[in-house]
Amino acid sequence: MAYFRDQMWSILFASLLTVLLMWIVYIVMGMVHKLVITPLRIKRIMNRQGVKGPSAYWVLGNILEMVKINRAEAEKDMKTGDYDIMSHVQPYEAQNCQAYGTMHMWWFGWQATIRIASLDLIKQVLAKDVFTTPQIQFQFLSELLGKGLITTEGEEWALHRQIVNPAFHQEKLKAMVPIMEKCASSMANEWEEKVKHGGGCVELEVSHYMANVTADIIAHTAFGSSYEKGRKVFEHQLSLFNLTFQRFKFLTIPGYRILPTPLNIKILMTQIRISRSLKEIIQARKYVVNMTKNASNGNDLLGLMLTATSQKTQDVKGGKVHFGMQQLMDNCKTFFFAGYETTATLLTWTMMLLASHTTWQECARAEVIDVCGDGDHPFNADMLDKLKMLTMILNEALRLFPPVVDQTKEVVMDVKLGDLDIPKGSTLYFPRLSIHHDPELWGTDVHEFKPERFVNGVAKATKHPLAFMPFSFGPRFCVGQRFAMEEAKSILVVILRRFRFQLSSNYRHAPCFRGTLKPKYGVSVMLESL
Ligand code: HEM
Repeated sequence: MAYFRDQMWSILFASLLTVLLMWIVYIVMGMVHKLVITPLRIKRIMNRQGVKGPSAYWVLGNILEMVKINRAEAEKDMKTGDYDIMSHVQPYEAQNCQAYGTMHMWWFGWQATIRIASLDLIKQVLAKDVFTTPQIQFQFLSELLGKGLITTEGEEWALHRQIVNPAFHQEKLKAMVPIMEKCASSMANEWEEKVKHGGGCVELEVSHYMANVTADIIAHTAFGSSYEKGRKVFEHQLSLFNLTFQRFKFLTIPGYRILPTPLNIKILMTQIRISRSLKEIIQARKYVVNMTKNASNGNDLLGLMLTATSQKTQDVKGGKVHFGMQQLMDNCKTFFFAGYETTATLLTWTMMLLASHTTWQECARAEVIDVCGDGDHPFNADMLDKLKMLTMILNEALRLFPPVVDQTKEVVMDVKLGDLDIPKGSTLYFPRLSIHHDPELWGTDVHEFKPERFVNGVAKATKHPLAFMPFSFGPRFCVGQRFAMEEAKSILVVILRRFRFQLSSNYRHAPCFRGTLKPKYGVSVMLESL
């Protein structure tokens, strides 16, 4: 009997060992494929077609030199009024363009990155939804957002988009304009107090206020009456962003994420805190709707998503995709991540431009007062639609200082783009900032602030329809584009009607990349009440 039992244990042990060995072989083979075979293949195919780039270290790629060069340039300031910012914000890329041409490649860790500057090729890629988010960026984003609109692909993404789209419909957004106005007015009241105490004129760093007011607006429009709790969630999300950003450069090291380092533990704890708070908000909303037998879940983004889905499941080719509590939470995180800093950055740069070009500021003010009335006169979405000059100014700010400076897509199968063979596993990189600053597309005055170039609409402002794409293009274009423009206009209407401002002599012009395109030292203006 004992012999039989020993035999059983030996067989069990041998089986477990075999499974373990097979698993290790599988992992090792996967790594070899990812870190050796695929990079070598990509390099061979691209070099054969004449696409070259700087030599790179194995696994680390060009990250170290890229960080070094970009960091050294970021230490410097630019001359105020100089909007030719490409070689300051992306010096490594600018240097490679000089050395290897506008189409070249570099290695982000083990990820081969191919710079595509041709708008026709970019159009081909963005028009189809067959390319995915590159793996390293995907890891970073999914830690931050879970599985929301930004971090899903294929049919799962289509279901998310179908559910989220109605919440951003023009009619729904109309109802959000008064909320935007209210948040902006409360910021303006605070400014008014400062001006009063400052004897009629005060120096103000606006980026901090723009961040606060956009966070307030997204918390109100996403969570309605649960706004304060929502605001707390967003604060945690901001710390999570900073923590994951610190870890970003280590993501090329396989397995780094699961090591129990203090940073990794902090990230995990913050993620748990965010999920717990969001779950509470959503459950409280469902409870109130059930108790009051209310037919509507509310007109905020959360309510609109709740209405669009009640644990919606859709059959797809490979099985079922599901939209439930987790997906709702992940999309709330997504709205904050995608909508907060981008819009705050747009507003900060617009304030810098209007403070530097006061004639445009006066013209914009005259239009605002003409269309929306002066002082605290309430305004609505229809009025915002009529603000043609303000739209031109915002477009020019988005062109010169696009908050999202570039975009990447991973190629999931070998494809042909124009005459070029692009191997599976490579990442295509679209240089939005460089396209927005290309003299061949915009003319010799490309680096000047000239809102009048948009006077006949976006299509007539440039030589190619894709030369201006701050919100991207194709099926995955920004779902919050209209929201962002309504929000930016609402805030500017409130400011322009109540204040006049000029650039402070303390302003240091240092655009830099920190997730979005930011002014490194903020934007200081001298502010006075009208
Ligand atoms: C000035 C403000 C904004 C800019 C410049 C901007 C820009 C962009 C860009 C370039 C993309 C495409 C990213 C990619 O595919 O890699 C994008 C996607 C997205 N944006 Fe925005 N955005 C802004 C505001 C907003 C706002 C206010 C929201 C929501 C409240 C939002 C939500 C989203 C979402 C959910 C996506 C992913 C769409 C999808 O994959 O289907 N954005 N945005």
